[in-house]
Amino acid sequence: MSFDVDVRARRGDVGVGGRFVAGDGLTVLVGPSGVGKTSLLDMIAGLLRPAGGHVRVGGRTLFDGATNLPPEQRRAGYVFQDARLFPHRRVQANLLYGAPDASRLAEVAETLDIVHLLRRWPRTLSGGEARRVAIGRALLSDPAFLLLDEPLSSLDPARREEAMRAIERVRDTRAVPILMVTHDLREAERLGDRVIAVG
Ligand SMILES: Nc1ncnc2c1ncn2[C@@H]1O[C@H](COP(=O)(O)OP(=O)(O)OP(=O)(O)O)[C@@H](O)[C@H]1O
Repeated sequence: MSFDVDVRARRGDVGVGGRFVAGDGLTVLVGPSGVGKTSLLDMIAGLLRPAGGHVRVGGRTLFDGATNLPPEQRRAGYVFQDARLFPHRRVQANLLYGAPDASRLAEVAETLDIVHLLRRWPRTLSGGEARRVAIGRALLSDPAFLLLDEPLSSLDPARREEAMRAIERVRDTRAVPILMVTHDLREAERLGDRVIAVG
């Protein structure tokens, strides 16, 4: 099983959490705004501590009553809702940040169609380009799994299509399990090997 998750936590006055198991490939979590999808990803990545439950990915326990691995040991490739690129590094340096093997740069840049952007500064990128660079950076960090938080939101239709194709290529060419959050059902059905409702 790629993901075996059962977690809960409090955020302010609301309880958040979720319980699901999912196999290989791309799993989509759908649910309305504010239901706790980002919080769920944060608990899987180790950024938010659950009050209880467990997180197992690829058979490895990341969190349970006895274990609470720090984020760097979980090896999540987390692409946040905003791309969060380093503004003072060019695209290539962003991609190689935390990459153990720089020789994969060309291949990953090709997959995501960002070869022509390598010398650019993040502030000159469109929203869709920045998302693709953020996905590339996550892939190059040699992740055990990918977490994509609404990677297509606020993109215009053309950029959205480019980003969807890039995600499809990653899904179809990499062995890493992917967990992606969206609230767009059409997107979910096109990209997901399975769709799980949260909340
Ligand atoms: N730091 C925080 N302190 C208090 N409440 C928070 C905090 N972060 C999130 N929340 C609340 O927790 C709930 C879940 O937030 P979360 O961002 O996980 O939802 P979401 O499903 O990802 O939403 P969206 O689709 O709008 O991004 C919301 O009600 C939110 O207001």
